[in-house]
Amino acid sequence: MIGDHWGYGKEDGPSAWHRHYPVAKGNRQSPIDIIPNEARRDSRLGPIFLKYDQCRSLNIANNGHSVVVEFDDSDDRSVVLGGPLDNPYRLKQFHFHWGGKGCEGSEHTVAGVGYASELHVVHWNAVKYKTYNDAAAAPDGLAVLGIFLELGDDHRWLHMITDALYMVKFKGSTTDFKGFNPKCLLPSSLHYWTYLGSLTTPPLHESVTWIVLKEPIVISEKQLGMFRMLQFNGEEEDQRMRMENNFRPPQNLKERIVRSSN
Ligand SMILES: COc1ccc(C)cc1NC(=O)Nc1ccc2c(c1)[B-](O)(O)OC2
Ligand SMILES: [Zn+2]
Repeated sequence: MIGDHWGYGKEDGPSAWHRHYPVAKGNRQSPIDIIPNEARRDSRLGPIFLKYDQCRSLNIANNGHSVVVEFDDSDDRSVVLGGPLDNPYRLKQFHFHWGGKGCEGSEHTVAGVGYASELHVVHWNAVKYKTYNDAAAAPDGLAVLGIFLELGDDHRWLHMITDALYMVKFKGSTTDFKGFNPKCLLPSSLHYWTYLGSLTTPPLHESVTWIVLKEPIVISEKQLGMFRMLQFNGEEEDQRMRMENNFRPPQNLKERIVRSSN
């Protein structure tokens, strides 16, 4: 497919994605509305473990849809394991979705309520698949940690990311970003909901085991506002579009159940 011709606008937004990506109307699409008292407590669901101590962040980039921090995934130095996962999944990248001024911005919602933003920490099954691209297209290829961000005080470590955003204002820009460990973006509890879903952006592959943490982290309106100085457009484009509301609304649960950790 030539370039990314999808976005979050009226013409190219989530309601139009099915034209180029028919799987948008599939049976395991994400995000979803999570209804806590309909989630099934499953005693077989153990805790998740995040082994990030040896992680090596590489760069931070604006891909025209979000701001992404990439990691060295050439070995199993940083993985997520346990919980619903049969194998360790290798840390690949994390990125955010957020709203406009004051309005919602998360992708998953909880009993119909959205958060201001949502962080996605993406991992892939390097035990079963040779490359990320293969894994991203396989039903058990990806494991994504979803973390809600709610508004309140400044997040003490988020400044390490917001301080770098001016370097990646435009689509296609990237800059070195070494020594960042996503462990500092985790809430105190790793209790989670889990279900089988998809990428929430095209190509919308139905390849994600979602692990959505119940406890949000807290960031300030000021910090969130810095994400909105990013732009969807490249530096050379004359149409300036502020990067905000880059979230897909909840999709039909269809025949799926959501399980809850203990
Ligand atoms: C053009 O993009 C691609 C081309 C080829 C392949 C194999 C994959 C991608 N995209 C991809 O992995 N996106 C992607 C990966 C993980 C997540 C999301 C998007 B999200 O739902 O936002 O959160 C979790
Ligand atoms: Zn995402």
